[in-house]
Amino acid sequence: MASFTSLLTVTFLLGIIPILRRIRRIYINYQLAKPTGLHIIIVPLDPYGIVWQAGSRLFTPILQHFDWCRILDLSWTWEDGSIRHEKYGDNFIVVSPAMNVLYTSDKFAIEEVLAKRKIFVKPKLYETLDMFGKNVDTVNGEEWSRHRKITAPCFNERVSGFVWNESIRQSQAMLAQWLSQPGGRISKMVDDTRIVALHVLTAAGFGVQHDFVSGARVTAPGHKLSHRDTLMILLNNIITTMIVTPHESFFDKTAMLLGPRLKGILLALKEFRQYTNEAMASERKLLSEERGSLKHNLMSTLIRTSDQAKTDGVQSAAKLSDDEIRGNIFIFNVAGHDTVANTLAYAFALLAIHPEVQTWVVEEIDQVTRDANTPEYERAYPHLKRVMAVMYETLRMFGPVPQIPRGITTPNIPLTISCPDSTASSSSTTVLLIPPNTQVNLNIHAMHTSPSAYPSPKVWNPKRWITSTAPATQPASSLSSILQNEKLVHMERGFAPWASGPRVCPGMKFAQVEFSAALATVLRRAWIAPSIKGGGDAEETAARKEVEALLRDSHHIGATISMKRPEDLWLKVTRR
Ligand code: HEM
Repeated sequence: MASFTSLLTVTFLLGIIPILRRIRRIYINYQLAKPTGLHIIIVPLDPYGIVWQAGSRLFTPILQHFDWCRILDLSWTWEDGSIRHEKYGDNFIVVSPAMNVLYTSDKFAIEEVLAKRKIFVKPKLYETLDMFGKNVDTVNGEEWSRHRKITAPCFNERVSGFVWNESIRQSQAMLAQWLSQPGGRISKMVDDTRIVALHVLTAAGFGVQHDFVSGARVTAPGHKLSHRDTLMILLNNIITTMIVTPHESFFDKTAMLLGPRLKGILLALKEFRQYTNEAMASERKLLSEERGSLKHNLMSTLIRTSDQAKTDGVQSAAKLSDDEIRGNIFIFNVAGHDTVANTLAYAFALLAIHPEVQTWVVEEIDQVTRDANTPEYERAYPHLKRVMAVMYETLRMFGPVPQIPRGITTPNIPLTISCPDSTASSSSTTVLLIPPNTQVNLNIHAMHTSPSAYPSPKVWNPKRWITSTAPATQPASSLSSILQNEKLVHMERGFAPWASGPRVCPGMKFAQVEFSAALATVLRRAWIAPSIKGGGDAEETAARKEVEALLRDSHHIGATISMKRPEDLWLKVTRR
């Protein structure tokens, strides 16, 4: 009996130790990556408070209590509330026992790191996202070139058209539900944008269309969960899923000891594999019957491109294995879900508390969509420039990917960084040799809120993204000519919510089309105002303050920036 107990103990320890190691590694990486906590001390101020505490009284005590973390060359300056390093501007090196971390929000350094994908590589942490197979997001070098080449055609114009139509369909249903609430008061806006994003992904990703309200709950024959619920469980629990997956068989064996959440994740892992296998089989059947060309979703394009390469006898460099196809389909879902959903949710809330911006953007939406019941992608989308300005400005301040980590392939790589007072015209730079075992963290959020690049960076002002091409001497006379002369500002550097360089987000257009369709669909028919629980008409000022506070109370947990208390966000939606 005693030996049986020791055997059990040893087996348990053998299973648990790697899991604990993994949890520790993820925790350390999370600590190093998040913009709140210890490392915020090196991040310039955030206008809406995501890293606001960087400048607070917390700064000194935190530094003193973490003696395992040494900050090199401490000489800070304060500038409009932001912390800057006298010598290196926005660049700092933090040394910890786990690894060195170089943080930078310098736009030149960020551009250089993102341009040199072979030197600055995705760190190992990304491999935890290989749960269904390697994919374009997690691999490096030649392997990445192969994945990128095969996945790129997934994001073609036909898919964009499909994303547009499905986003309109979903948003119309979402709006109908909002308008049917008593007094138009809604408190589940954030959940609803997540449903829209998920349904657009399942439709554009797999060709599986769901109804906003009911279709989601349909469980396919032979399954225990609906396709939507399967994805919802995995995406809502992405960090736990990343920890559990490598030890799936161990957890399967100990399933009776697990709580409902872990059991749900294990089931969802199996269901996702089964759903993806079925979708792949059905797609291949259609292809063999030569009916595949009728479909234009990510899955069909991926299979077609990959299988075509196999039948053409192209060298192995141009093919993906079935595991890799599954891995890529999964990563599209991870990368394309909360990113778009949160951007939309922040935009709706920001528009509610900025009625003047809402009026400005509605002017354009009304003009562009006035002749069509359901606006067509090709005719409407390119003209929604103010809508895109709302997206850019929301991403600038609440971009879902506030930091991009990179590893280095060899020590002493030179990185050119600009000095604090340098501008695009004066190139005062320093070359930093990156020490071994250093992770480079590109602080995109800090770059987006730098006062040198963005005047009044704390102000949410979509109008900063629009210029007019009309000659100053001949001001436009009508709204339609004003709109025609408007163009989106293009920033060469200093704005990278989708990253930049060769690994720029391939889903950028997908996200832009979805965002534009959803925002235009809602604002075409409705007006959004801030609200508070319980309502009442004297609510406007209090409600605005409440919504502002909720937006400020955002955090970077899980995959993206999100509101800490989304359930407390109340809006009032009325038909216009
Ligand atoms: C507002 C929405 C989005 C934002 C802000 C965003 C942002 C980003 C960023 C910053 C990266 C680079 C990450 C890194 O290099 O570490 C990235 C990569 C990626 N994104 Fe997006 N993304 C969005 C939407 C989407 C959508 C809708 C999809 C797909 C349907 C998608 C798929 C991907 C993939 C596959 C990669 C990896 C590309 C590679 O490494 O070659 N993203 N995204």
